[in-house]
Amino acid sequence: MRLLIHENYDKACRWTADHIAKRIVKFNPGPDRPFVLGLPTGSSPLGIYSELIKMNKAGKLSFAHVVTFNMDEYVGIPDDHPQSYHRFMWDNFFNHIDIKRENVHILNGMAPDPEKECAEYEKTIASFGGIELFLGGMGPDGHIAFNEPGSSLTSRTRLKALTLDTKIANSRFFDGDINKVPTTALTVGVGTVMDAREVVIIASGHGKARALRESVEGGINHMWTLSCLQLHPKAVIVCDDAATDELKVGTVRYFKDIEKDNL
Ligand SMILES: N[C@@H]1[C@@H](O)[C@H](O)[C@@H](COP(=O)(O)O)O[C@@H]1O
Repeated sequence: MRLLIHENYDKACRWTADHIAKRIVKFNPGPDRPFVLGLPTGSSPLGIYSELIKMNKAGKLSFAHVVTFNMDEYVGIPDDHPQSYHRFMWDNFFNHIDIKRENVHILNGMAPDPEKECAEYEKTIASFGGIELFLGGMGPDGHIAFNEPGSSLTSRTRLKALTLDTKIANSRFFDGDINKVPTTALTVGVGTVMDAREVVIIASGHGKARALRESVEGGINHMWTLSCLQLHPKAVIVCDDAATDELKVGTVRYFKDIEKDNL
């Protein structure tokens, strides 16, 4: 696993957007060979989305042959709910780039049969030959997508109950009221993320410091599901200085030294 420590959030986002753009351009996608991109919601990817939008508007990057799969969606709130992940993605990213509507995939949190919805999502991903690059964030409890502590590290797309930590963290989008936060979500599994050819995680701020420490310095453990990345052949965590607050000085120096030419 690589750890790229940037001075601040803006630089981390610029590096990540640039990396994604280079991967798409190099892949040279076409109608019969799209680039398959996994995407997250949350505050962390917002700076990356705005950089990618700028590149798209400047004509440097096209999403015409990019197919996307989002990580997760709340259960029980409709697509047009202001806090649904559908709305989040269209408002903050898809409406501003040249992606084709039919190339966007987001789990349906209102599906009458959630199990079927999840199984079909996995089949659709497989029908595109799997995910080339999965971009993700991390929860303060070290979760990836909505794979809360205790999730199987080989899990596939399924229904999950949200933990108190996550409901408290996400209540900021629901008038600060944890009772308004949905209690369950559909989410890709840890195994679904691990199957991607590359995984890129963005982590920013002191609030992620404990999760970063457990994921990077701790052992592989289902209580910190992001630690699964230690087993991935091509995983990178991009973070800012503040997110490293709980890492050992030696760990920070080590990664800063080995990545000094890549920042
Ligand atoms: N399901 C999402 C995760 O995919 C995301 O990584 C996390 C962190 O969000 P933020 O970036 O806002 O801290 O929020 C939610 O729980």
